[in-house]
Amino acid sequence: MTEETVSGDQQLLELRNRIDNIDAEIANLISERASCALKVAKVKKATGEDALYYRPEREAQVLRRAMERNSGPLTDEEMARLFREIMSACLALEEPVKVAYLGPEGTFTQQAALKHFGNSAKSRPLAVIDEVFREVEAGAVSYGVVPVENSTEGVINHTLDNFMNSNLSICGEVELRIHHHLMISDVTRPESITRIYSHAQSLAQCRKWLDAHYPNVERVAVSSNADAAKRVKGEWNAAAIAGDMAADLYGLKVLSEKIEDRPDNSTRFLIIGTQQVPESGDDKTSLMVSMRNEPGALHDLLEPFRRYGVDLTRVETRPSQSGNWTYVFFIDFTGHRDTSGVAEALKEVGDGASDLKVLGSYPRGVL
Ligand SMILES: C=C(O[C@@H]1C=C(C(=O)O)C=C[C@H]1O)C(=O)O
Repeated sequence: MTEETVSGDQQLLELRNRIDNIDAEIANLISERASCALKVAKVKKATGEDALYYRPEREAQVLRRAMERNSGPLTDEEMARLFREIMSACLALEEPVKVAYLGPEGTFTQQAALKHFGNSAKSRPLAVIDEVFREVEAGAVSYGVVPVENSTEGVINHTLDNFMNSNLSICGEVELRIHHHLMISDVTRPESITRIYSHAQSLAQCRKWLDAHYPNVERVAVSSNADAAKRVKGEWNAAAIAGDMAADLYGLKVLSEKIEDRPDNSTRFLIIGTQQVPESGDDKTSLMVSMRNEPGALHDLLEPFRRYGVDLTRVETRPSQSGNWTYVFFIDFTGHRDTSGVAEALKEVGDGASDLKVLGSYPRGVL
């Protein structure tokens, strides 16, 4: 053994000893944190009625703080992800949060649910967006996760339309970078692919890539990417477009990676529930407004936002369900409904509209 390897081994030993000691300290601190979370649960219970264990505004603040105080070498996102899991486990001690998401297992919505609530949440896949709304309304789960807009393909109409007949609020948002892969099963012959399955949104997000690489292959839209992945099992002439989770779940092989047309392709998901979330310090608000159908009405309606300096981040129009050629506007802006300025603007907009419903004020997505 050379002198160098001896000192290398010695160094490794010392470093590993240090890591062992640090781990013991971290474990003690995590246990102490968990005990505090349990005490918080007791205090919440003592305050009575409908004790809300999960507090989106508090969790957002904890994650933001984890990022702010981070000085490396881990990235801010990695540090926040670790705290995300610690909080998820602490919250599960109070009561595991029950979440429904647009399934089946392996969808991007499941990934979004995990990203938002962590791995200690109890999550349940449901087949359609309407069902996610219904299960939360019925109280079978506390929260639901549904997609609302994609940066390449735009709004998910079905989610917006559900708010027209629902009393649920938006309690949070989460954004996910969406990477699509072309995947095959072990019986697929790559040179014989004649059919590609995926959700219509994903086919659209990979349109140019498909035109360039598989111009003559049939594109079959199915109910989810996970469903596409499932179908490919056992089909020698088919491939699927889906994400990592679906590839893992169904044991498929990735033939081409990251085939989305836009590298910044991302989807925004909403957390729906029955809770009104207090201010977190960096919040957004979503509204649903209908108004009389007259020239200039939208301009007049939005005017108070400009006057109070409220920054609109999105305006979507959907046909109203109450009559032909009447519309409902979905508006998002920066700020909380209780913040001064916002509260006044909302009052004035409400006075000018035929109907206004605040769908929720919620922390801006942290991760
Ligand atoms: C501990 C609390 O309850 C839950 C757990 C949290 C945590 O572990 O930090 C934060 C917010 C709540 O979702 C709390 O409200 O402070």
